[in-house]
Amino acid sequence: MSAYLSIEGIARRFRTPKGTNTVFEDLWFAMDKGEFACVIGHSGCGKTTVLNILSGLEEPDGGVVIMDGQAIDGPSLDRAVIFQSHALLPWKSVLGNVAYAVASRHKDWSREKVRAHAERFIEVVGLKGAEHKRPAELSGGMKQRVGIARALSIEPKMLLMDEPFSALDALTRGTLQDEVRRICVETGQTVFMITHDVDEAIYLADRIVLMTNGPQASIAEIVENPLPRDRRRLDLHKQPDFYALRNHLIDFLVERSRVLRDSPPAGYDRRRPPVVRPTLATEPVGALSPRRTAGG
Ligand SMILES: Nc1ncnc2c1ncn2[C@@H]1O[C@H](COP(=O)(O)OP(=O)(O)OP(=O)(O)O)[C@@H](O)[C@H]1O
Repeated sequence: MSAYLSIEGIARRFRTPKGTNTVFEDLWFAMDKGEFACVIGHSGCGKTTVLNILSGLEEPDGGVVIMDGQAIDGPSLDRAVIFQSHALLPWKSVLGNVAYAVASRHKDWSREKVRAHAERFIEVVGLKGAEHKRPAELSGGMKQRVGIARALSIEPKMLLMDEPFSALDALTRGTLQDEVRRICVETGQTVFMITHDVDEAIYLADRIVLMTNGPQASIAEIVENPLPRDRRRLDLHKQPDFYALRNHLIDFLVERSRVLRDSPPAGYDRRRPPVVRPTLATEPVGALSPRRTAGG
């Protein structure tokens, strides 16, 4: 069976006054339908550039991305993007913002049908009762909920998220992580998400893509999440494999992300980066700092 999303040898180069900045080249990665993938890597390695190429906002300088059998050649409502800051239309209400997206997706729907559909997704993200508020009247967390409702309401083939929770306070972030995970599991949503937060990746992702430092970044490893699918955020640390996975990711960020770009392991194949599944049985559980993130 072919992959639902297939990143095939993409490259991105920027001309700078000092010459060419090759962010990455010959990058390969594939995803199944319904899968949740998180990308982790240090600042500047090219995570957002990959996401922009998946969204169709940027074109690769080489290679191609195939989504559900079709090459991506520009933005499409098949792929919804949620950014750190939520570009809402300030003059429209919560309902207006979501309904605008729904109406763009379903141009043949009646006003009533668009409204009912938008209201359903506003309820899903816990904003029932706030339909008529405008963005200026909402907290950061509520605005992000509107962005999530808007993205989900168009029922995209792929949800692309660029650090969607990083600007939120810890409590709101946790609640929204719970909701996004619940919705994605229930609906079988395919998700590609960038995060700097190791614990967020462990909670949300089925697989975690580790990118080496840039320039000329590559995918060092693909890490399979060994935790059970019905995991709960507040109990994660009680899972037997939690610290093995966490330490593996932190060890990558602290040490191996630097080394692996220049000295890939023997037999490294860009098309098939090593796949690892850290568990208690495979990883020594060390005592690294419990809250280190990719940013520092
Ligand atoms: N439009 C552009 N023109 C020139 N260089 C760019 C442009 N966009 C990105 N870059 C460069 O590409 C590299 C990768 O940037 P990108 O934003 O994808 O990294 P990132 O991994 O998402 O970083 P962060 O975690 O800080 O968001 C950086 O060196 C950046 O300076």
